Amino acid sequence: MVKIESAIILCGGKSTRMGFDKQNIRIHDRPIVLHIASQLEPLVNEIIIVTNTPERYDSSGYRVVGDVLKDCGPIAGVYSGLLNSSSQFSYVVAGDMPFINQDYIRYLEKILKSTEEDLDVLAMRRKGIIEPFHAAYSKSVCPLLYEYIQQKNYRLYKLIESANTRYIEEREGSKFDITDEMFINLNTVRDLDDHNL
Ligand SMILES: Nc1nc2c(ncn2[C@@H]2O[C@H](COP(=O)(O)OP(=O)(O)OP(=O)(O)O)[C@@H](O)[C@H]2O)c(=O)[nH]1
Repeated sequence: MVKIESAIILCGGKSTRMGFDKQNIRIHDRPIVLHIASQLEPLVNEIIIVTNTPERYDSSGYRVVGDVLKDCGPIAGVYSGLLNSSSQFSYVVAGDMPFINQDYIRYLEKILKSTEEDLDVLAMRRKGIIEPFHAAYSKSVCPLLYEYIQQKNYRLYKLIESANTRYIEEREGSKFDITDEMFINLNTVRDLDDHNL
């Protein structure tokens, strides 16, 4: 039976648009990454934080790994997370996306359990746009990720297009109360204000 037993949180970016390191954002009085992790914790056996400032999470109790390939952006974070994951499938989220929808993760797992095919990725496609986060990735996609990074082809959505991907279309997602909230990511101070954070 295929389960999503690991979750990967990426937080190795430059935060240029925010003007300060996004890992310093606090929600409910704790760092944003730990806020995200606490929502994922009831669903998975393992949480992996991919960061280039590991000392920050020394006492978090979570697994902390660095990028094996540096300065390539989120695609390299996904690659490092999957290489280090103990599970076939991992749920991948960005460290600036504070809203986790547990029902959605359970739904992805249901799809995995009922699909005969060997999938590489389960990803939401909204208005034709592929969402690379809040997606489940299999370790089977690692060779393709490596190839993309080596070719300096850093666009995750392109990789998802060429992998064996099961798309969750917007209408399908809406059945499970999946709202736009899940895909909010915090890039600017304005985003923080807009969401009262
Ligand atoms: N591990 C890892 N995560 C990354 C890397 N680049 C971006 N991320 C993460 O991927 C998510 C999306 O990143 P972006 O907001 O597009 O990039 P950013 O560098 O954080 O911010 P900007 O400089 O404003 O573009 C965030 O959670 C980042 O922390 C990287 O090189 N390694």
